[in-house]
Amino acid sequence: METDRKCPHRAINPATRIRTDPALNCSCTGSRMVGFPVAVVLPAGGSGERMGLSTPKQFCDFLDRPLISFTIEAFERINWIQNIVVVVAKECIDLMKTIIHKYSHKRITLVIGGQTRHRSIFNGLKVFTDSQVYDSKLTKPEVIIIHDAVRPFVEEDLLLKIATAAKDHGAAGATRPLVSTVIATTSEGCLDSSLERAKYRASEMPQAFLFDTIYQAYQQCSDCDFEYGTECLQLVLQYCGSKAKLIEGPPTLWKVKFKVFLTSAELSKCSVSESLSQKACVITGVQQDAVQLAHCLEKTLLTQLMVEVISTPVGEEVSCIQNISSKEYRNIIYVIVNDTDLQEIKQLVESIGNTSLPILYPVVVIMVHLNKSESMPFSNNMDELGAIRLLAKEAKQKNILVYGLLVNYPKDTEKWNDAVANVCLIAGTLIKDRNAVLAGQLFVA
Ligand SMILES: Nc1ccn([C@@H]2O[C@H](COP(=O)(O)OP(=O)(O)OP(=O)(O)O)[C@@H](O)[C@H]2O)c(=O)n1
Ligand SMILES: O=C(CO)[C@H](O)[C@H](O)COP(=O)(O)O
Repeated sequence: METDRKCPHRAINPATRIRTDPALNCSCTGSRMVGFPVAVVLPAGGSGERMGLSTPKQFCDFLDRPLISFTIEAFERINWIQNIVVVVAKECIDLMKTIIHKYSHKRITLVIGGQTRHRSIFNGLKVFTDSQVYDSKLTKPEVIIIHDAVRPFVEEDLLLKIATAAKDHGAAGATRPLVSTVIATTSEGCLDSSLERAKYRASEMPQAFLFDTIYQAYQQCSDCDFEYGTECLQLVLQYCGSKAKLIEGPPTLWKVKFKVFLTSAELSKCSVSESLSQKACVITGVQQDAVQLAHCLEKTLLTQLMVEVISTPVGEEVSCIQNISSKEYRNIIYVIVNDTDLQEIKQLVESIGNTSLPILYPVVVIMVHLNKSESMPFSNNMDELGAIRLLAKEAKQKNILVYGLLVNYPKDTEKWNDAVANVCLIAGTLIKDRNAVLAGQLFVA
């Protein structure tokens, strides 16, 4: 694992190229320094009236996980964000604690929300300043990011731009172009004027502020601001004279407001699934036929996704699991020859279940069985088919989807190539679809 030369006790996250040096009280991105401490407040204390559901939208399921867990994950991935303050209504504290525990979220401080969004955000900020109200006061950051808990698709690049702009300008926020024409009406319900659309933008989140600036703004806020205000950038302009820098964000920044947005969020799972399906590893023992099939699969699958073959001699399974876990492989093709004993695959599933891999997203394990014997395996013993089902059922509880894929060894090359192509087609589809209903099924290539 690569380490940071200036900060050798910390590894560089290969995905984000970011390292944090708490001793210097600064955060670094690749070779760039983010020379100031940053934290985030996620207001999640609303009831989601516009959704019309009994469950507040931030706790609604999306991809089998509460929406808020995705938003938290987006910040958790970023090493330079030191604390994640989540503000929730008093009656939801236990639910939130369960979510944090279930999905192993880290660096979270829970704070009780207020009657309005602004009151909740202010409560979240106070955890950095008020040791009387909170048991443990967090170290005050120089820049604080505020992001709605119901906007799960926020990327690190944008957060970095917004945080840096806030440091320079006192405040910064993401915008999007207006999607509709906006008109002003007269009191008689007639057209008064039409907005010149190019001049206006939709204000979105994330936003970031110099901590002291937004804190002072909230201290001066009127009851009317607290009750009806919807714009933090306006507060710092009005009370501190800070003109926020505006940065156009991607279309994925949208917030869940109405039920239909959850459907759109569900649609976005295509893009989540897509990123989960981008790489796979093929595990074999050292048996020649298995290794050969693995390399054929690698060659064919490489046209669709990144593939690595890992040939594991008996006794080296532990390092194999470490390899899978450190490279975050959530698609595993396990090749066996002739053997219908499920012991090894059981062990593999158990070891994966002990890693953090399946906590946030399902892991797909495809057992490819290369049959070189004359008879069909499993044919004399239906119990073995039942054993695959049972194994898959247990694995599903750990968020691991196990499938069986049988390939009979043909005598001639042409048929062999067809069989390999079929294995790749079926494996590729299972990886892409991540269909939990099909877990435990035995496919024949
Ligand atoms: N008292 C409140 C109200 C809102 N929020 C949070 O602020 C974010 C954005 O607000 P909004 O979309 O208005 O959420 P709700 O108030 O829950 O929705 P609605 O306006 O439909 O009631 C949400 O993550 C919401 O949970 C909050 O922390 N405390
Ligand atoms: O994006 C925002 C601008 O600060 C906030 O989410 C604000 O709460 C928007 O409210 P609404 O959902 O009514 O547009």
